[in-house]
Amino acid sequence: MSDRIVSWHGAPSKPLYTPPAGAIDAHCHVFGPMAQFPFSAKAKYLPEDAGPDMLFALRDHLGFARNVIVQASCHGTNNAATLDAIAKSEGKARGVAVVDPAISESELAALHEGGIRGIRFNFLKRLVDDAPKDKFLEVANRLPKGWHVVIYFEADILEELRPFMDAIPVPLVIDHMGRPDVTQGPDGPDMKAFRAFLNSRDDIWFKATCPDRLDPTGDPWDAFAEAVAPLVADYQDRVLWGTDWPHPNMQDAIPDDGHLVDMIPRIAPTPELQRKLLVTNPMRLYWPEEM
Ligand SMILES: O=C(O)/C=C(\CC(=O)C(=O)O)C(=O)O
Repeated sequence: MSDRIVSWHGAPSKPLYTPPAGAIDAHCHVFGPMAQFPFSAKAKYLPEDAGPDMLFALRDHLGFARNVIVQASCHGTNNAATLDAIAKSEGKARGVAVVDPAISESELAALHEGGIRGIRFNFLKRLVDDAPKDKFLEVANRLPKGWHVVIYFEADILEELRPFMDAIPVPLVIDHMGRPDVTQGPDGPDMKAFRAFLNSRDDIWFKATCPDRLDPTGDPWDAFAEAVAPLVADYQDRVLWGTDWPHPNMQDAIPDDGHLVDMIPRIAPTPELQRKLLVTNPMRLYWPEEM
């Protein structure tokens, strides 16, 4: 098992920025533990264990109150590790599942009971073998009430995916803004195309996440801050933030989670924006009954 990878920082710094009370890390994952929750036979990467204890310790270290745990591709469509982490969170986590599109109504209801509030469609070829749009649409049409669909894609297939995404009858949440080239700046072609997409429906949300993945200039990720701050300001009622811990596949450029948190005031400079980004918006999607 020597090829299991570590993609997270062993001792992340304490952020200088203090998140508001009730702040939510709305994009993170758990890996295993493998002995209890084996990885999928189709997994494209095989990580070391990064289970709920580690996630909750990081949450506290960074000054967050809750997590939204997104099922990572290495666990395929078996959501047991994600559900286990939610169950251990004492109400402080909810999640997004990846499902076999043939999932039954009773299995969907069980996921809801376990704290799941959305499903994720992943279109990254390096992470999944196939992404059947017709089957995805079918299951998107029979989700439990209040759920949404999370979509992960890269900027070059945004237009190709438009008819499919337009047909999804529930809110959409786009991972990492659909991976724009942030070095093009706030008015570059990728950001322009993403804005046009956001303007097409008022129930498209996005995650202003992953400077480490999107900004080749590296920490302190100035290109990301410059490109993303105007997007957060202009769509402030439908933007989420998350660490992306344990940073799947980032083993060659592992980010310091404290520095990721310190990006928040650079993309959301006012206390009002920070409250929306970290508290109000994720609460509306994941804990609406508390609003
Ligand atoms: O964690 C992310 O959002 C991004 C990932 C991993 C991923 O999505 C998955 O494994 O499901 C990536 O770009 O490798």
